[in-house]
Amino acid sequence: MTPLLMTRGLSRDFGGLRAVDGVDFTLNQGEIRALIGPNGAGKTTFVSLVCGRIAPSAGTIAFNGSDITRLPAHRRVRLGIAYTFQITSIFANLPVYDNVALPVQRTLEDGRGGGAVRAGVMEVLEKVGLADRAATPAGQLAYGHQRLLEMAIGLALKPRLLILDEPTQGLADGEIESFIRLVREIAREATVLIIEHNMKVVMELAGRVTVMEAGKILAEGTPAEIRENQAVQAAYLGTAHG
Ligand SMILES: Nc1ncnc2c1ncn2[C@@H]1O[C@H](COP(=O)(O)OP(=O)(O)OP(=O)(O)O)[C@@H](O)[C@H]1O
Repeated sequence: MTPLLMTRGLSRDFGGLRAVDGVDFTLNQGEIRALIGPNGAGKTTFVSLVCGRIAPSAGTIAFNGSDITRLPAHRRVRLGIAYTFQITSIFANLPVYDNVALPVQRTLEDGRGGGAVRAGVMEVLEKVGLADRAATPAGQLAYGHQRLLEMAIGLALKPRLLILDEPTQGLADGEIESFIRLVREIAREATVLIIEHNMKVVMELAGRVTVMEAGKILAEGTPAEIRENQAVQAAYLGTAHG
């Protein structure tokens, strides 16, 4: 089976700092994979390379067997790579509906009318549980609901790979439970790569876990294997962990 995502020797320098250092990473279709590691390990830089927000200093990225290393971000979105936008990119003055309608329109072929947009928007809002707030200005949503809107915007792109960067940060315990259910449902249709600091979420959700430290992959395995891994424990003890 061709992996959905494969990186070889992927690296990124910032001045003298090699933030991502020769990463060979493979993600298969249908997985929920957690990416963990101490602060500054290179997790956000790694996923930014995958979605094309930044360019690599060395190495290659293949998506579903095609080399995408030099493709601009918007072309990767069209291939099905979605990276959840930070809340700062939500249009606070626009209703929830409009925030989702923009990405839905991008996935529809030209000339498809408002009916298709409306159906696409409402399908996504129902999935994340925001359908009854479609008319609410996004900026008036509670924090947890804004995080759900962020997920909705990602889902509206109908991704094959959904990349979530610390999605549960700032959520209350009850909201985290519904988030876990939502990701499981999403994973029936899309592969999920999730950067997550909350170990409970990692243990419940991920099929496999990849651990990064100082730009490299330190370990990979099932949640249980990773929990028992001595090198992983040492990495977390040695660095402040947020
Ligand atoms: N645009 C940038 N310019 C300079 N250095 C950067 C830049 N982005 C990241 N870095 C550095 O690269 C290293 C990796 O950062 P990155 O944000 O990828 O780590 P992370 O694992 O996502 O950390 P966290 O868990 O704190 O979000 C850090 O030392 C960081 O300071």
